[in-house]
Amino acid sequence: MKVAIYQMDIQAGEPDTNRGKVKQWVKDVAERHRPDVAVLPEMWTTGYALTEIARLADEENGQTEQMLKALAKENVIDLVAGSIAVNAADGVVNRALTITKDGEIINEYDKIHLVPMLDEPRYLAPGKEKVSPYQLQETTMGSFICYDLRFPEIARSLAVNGAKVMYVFGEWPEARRDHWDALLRARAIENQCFVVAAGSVGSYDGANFSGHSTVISPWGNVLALASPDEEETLVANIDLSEVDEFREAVPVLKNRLPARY
Ligand SMILES: O=C(O)CCC(=O)C(=O)O
Repeated sequence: MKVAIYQMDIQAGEPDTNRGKVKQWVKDVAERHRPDVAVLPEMWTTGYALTEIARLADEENGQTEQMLKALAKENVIDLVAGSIAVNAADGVVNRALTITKDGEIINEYDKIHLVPMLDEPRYLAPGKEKVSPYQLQETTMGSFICYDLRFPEIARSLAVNGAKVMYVFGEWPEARRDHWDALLRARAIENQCFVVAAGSVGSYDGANFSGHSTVISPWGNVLALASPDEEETLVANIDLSEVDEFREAVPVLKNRLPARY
C-alpha cells in the first residue's frame, strides 16, 4: 500500500486558502505518485485560530466535506483527510474524516482529549464517541488526533480491535518535537502496527510547528521522515504483511493480561 502525506503549512484563519491548497495537492499527488491513500494533518482548514473558531468552522456536511468527497472520487484516491473544525450540536469539534475513493465517509472521530496548554477546552467541545477502527484498503485501520497520542489507551484499543495501520494528525509544537517522534515510535512498536503521522509546519501566535511527518513500521523502523520546517509531500510504501509476521513472532497482543493490570 502506498501512502502520501501532505505536511502542510496551514494558513491560520484562512479556510478558503487552505481548501485551495489541499485541492491542488490532492490533484498533484494523485498524478505524480498515484498513492492508494492520501493523508492530511490536524485542523487544516482553520489552523489554531481558536478565538474565531466558531465563525471559521464548517457546518455539518459542509463545504469542506463536499469538496473532499468530490476530490476522492475525481482522483480515485482514499482520503484519510486529517481533521477539520465542525460546528456540531454541543459546540465546535475537531473532527477527523476518512473518505473512500467512492466519495463515502466511512469514519468520523471527534478529538476526545482537548489540550489545556492551548486553551482548547474553552473553544472546542470534546468528542463523545469512543474511537473505533474502520476498513480501508481491505485492512483494519484507525485514526486519532495530536494530543491523543499521549494517551496510549487509544492506540491500544484500536490495535486490540484489529487495527494494523494508525493515522495520527498533528499541529504539534516544535518545542516538544522529541515527544512526537518518541511517542509515535512507541505506539508503532507496542501495538505492532504501522503509524502514519501527518504533521504541519509554519507558525501561529509565536509558536512553530514541528514538521516530522513520518511513516513507522511495526518494528519501529522509520520508513520516511519529513523535514522539521518545510512544506512537503512524504511518500512511503507499506508492506501490510509485516504486521501479522511481527505479531506472530512476538505475540504481545495475545500475551496481554488486562485483568491483572
Ligand atoms: O501534546 C502536545 O504536546 C501537543 C498537543 C497538540 O498540540 C494538539 O493536540 O493540538
